[in-house]
Amino acid sequence: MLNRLRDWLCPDLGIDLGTVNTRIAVRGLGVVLDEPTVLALERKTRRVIGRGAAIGKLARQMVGRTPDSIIAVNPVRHGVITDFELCEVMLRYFFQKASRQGGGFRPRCVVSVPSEISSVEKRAVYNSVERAGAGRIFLIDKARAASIGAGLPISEPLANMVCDIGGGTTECAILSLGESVASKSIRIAGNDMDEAIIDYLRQHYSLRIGRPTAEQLKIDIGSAAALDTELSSEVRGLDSISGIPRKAVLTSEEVREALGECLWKIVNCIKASIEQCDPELIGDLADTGLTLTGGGALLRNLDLFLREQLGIPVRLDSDPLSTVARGTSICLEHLANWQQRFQTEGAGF
Ligand SMILES: Nc1ncnc2c1ncn2[C@@H]1O[C@H](COP(=O)(O)OP(=O)(O)OP(=O)(O)O)[C@@H](O)[C@H]1O
Repeated sequence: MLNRLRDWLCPDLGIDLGTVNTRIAVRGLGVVLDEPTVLALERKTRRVIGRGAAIGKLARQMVGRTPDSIIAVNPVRHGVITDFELCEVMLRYFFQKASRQGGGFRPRCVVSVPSEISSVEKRAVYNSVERAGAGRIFLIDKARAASIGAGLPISEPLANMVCDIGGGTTECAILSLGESVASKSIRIAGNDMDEAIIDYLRQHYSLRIGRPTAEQLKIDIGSAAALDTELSSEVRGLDSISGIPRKAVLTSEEVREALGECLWKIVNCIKASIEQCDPELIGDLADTGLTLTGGGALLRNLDLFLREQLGIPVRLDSDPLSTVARGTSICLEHLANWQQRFQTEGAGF
């Protein structure tokens, strides 16, 4: 009875604390919050503007458009917390939005983290989530959460490979019999693709553009392999020689060239995790293939490109942006059975 009241007043939460976006799932309800991982602050006082409400979507609208007195801060970089205080403020705000929280109860939380972060970095996630209002906290590797969210049969004696390409990290893992048998994580992902487009325009067009414009170009005309009909887009920026605003037309072939280095690093990350694997399991991958998750996996023709480079089937999850959060939510439903597999304070780090 008390447990049911507790569940009603304060449901368990699954959290994907991402570099670009934070998603929260409530046990039994799925993903209920999807907000950018950003806060807008008054520069002098470092107080969140809008009476503490300029967090997430509202703050994101301000990125690159703020006057000097206001700054937009992202408290997570490459999946690692870089500003503990702000991360705690942001999470407390998101918890309140995501659940009704009452009766003095604190929600149990399953939180996804990159696989190759240090124990100090894991503790930072643990402490921030705890101070934001969580009760018991369980950490799970992002790639494992992604494989669960994508519905891969990871408990079977068969290799299943997943690659989550987010904004700040690419996480690749091969799982069999419920355990990770190989994994590799690199701090290259969607944000680095945006930076590569910024560099390309600076070098080839002497044009300076901001991060949001670069991201939009990537989404609008970016691709990893040739398109049936190539695309183009007009881009506005600042001429770095004359110092006045100017337009240029960028093609999808040019964006592909700009993204080349990032894409090869991702291919090498996937190959490195395959190389760690037993040959028997590598054989399975010819059938089970690779499942792509994370926002970066939405790049056009990435599945085609990876299929060509790796020689195995590649499929994109049906809703790659929310796969990890869905995975944490499934973990909540099986918390009693699975909790010894999660990392908890004192046990896993
Ligand atoms: N259609 C698209 N094409 C290419 N990239 C996209 C597309 N949609 C979103 N992205 C990119 O996906 C990234 C965000 O993905 P996601 O929300 O999974 O990352 P995250 O969880 O915040 O990051 P991380 O897991 O690395 O900490 C951004 O870089 C964004 O530009």
